[in-house]
Amino acid sequence: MSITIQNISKRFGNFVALDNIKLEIPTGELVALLGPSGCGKTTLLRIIAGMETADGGEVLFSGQEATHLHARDRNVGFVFQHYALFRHMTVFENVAFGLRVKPRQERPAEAEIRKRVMDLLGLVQLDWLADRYPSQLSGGQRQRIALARALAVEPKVLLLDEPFGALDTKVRKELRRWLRRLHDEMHISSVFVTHDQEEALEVADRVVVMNHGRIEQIGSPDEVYSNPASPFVYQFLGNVNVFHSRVHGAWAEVGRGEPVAGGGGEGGETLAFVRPHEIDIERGPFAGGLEAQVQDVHPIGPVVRVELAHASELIEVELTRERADALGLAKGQHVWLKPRQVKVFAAPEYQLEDGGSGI
Ligand SMILES: Nc1ncnc2c1ncn2[C@@H]1O[C@H](COP(=O)(O)OP(=O)(O)OP(=O)(O)O)[C@@H](O)[C@H]1O
Repeated sequence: MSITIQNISKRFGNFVALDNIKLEIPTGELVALLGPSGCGKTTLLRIIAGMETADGGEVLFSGQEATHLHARDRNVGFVFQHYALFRHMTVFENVAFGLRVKPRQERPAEAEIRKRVMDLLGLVQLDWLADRYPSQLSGGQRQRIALARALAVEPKVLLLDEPFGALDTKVRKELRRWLRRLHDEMHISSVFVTHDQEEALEVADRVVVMNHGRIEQIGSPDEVYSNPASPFVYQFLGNVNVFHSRVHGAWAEVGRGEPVAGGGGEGGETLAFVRPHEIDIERGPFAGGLEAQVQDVHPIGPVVRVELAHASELIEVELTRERADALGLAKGQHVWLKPRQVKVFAAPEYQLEDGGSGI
């Protein structure tokens, strides 16, 4: 089932939580709503689910107006961050719940309920836990049961609100892959809310980046990461160095000289955005190189993060271990930097919140 969001707006008192949101989610797509806390992700998800009413705009399912449909008539499965399992029911009964509360004419026979629940528990690979109670499960197991429960009523749309937020990194990663597989097997449309950019980039077909109740950018994970539409998206999706043309004249020129996408008013002050892994370091000076002093060198797994200072501002560079070893960097050394890729925005478009380097 496709989902169409047309000009959805929502206020809480004077506060604008959603400002004219437009979004088209084709059938079978897995979409991530990504953004900082309070940007309106959950409110949008709740409006799609029918758990919140919009002040204006429409929600359509497969082209059919659904704005005024009750949540239970929308054929939507919902999973929250905090496993909302019924504590007094076994795993089996939790998953069966949605089927048992159906009106009598729609309710499957007991044998059918049993089969469907056991099939779902098999799908989430937890059929051996059918007789346990939620308190006897790990966090990751509870979340998989919550998913099985949401899927039991065969929803056409699956909505997930930070489903893995409360779990540790390793379990989160496992569940992400598993969610992706499950989504593909069930042929449903899924929307999941996260503020974790890595999670969104890894799992989703498309990422919707939100900020202050608006959509900043919609695109594939690669599009939003490699070609951010705004300084906000640049900063939200990973670390980035921000260079002011005022302070870093040489580099702003390098930036303007590169085939960059995006603005940067001629003659005006600009901000050049460069990701840490898109900067080369040389030990000796070269044309266009920016001189900087090594402040710290941190090996982190396969990469080495180097902190450098230039004109009292911090620059972060990420090198492969091989490159860092070849350079033999040490604190206090003077080196020269060159960006491989720069994106320039006109400074008035964007005020840095901390006035610093953006890292
Ligand atoms: N029922 C409500 N009454 C008043 N304000 C609300 C209500 N629900 C949400 N808000 C406000 O609307 C804004 C958006 O909330 P929402 O929960 O959609 O954000 P979010 O992006 O999901 O944030 P988080 O990642 O922290 O969950 C927030 O500033 C929140 O305080």
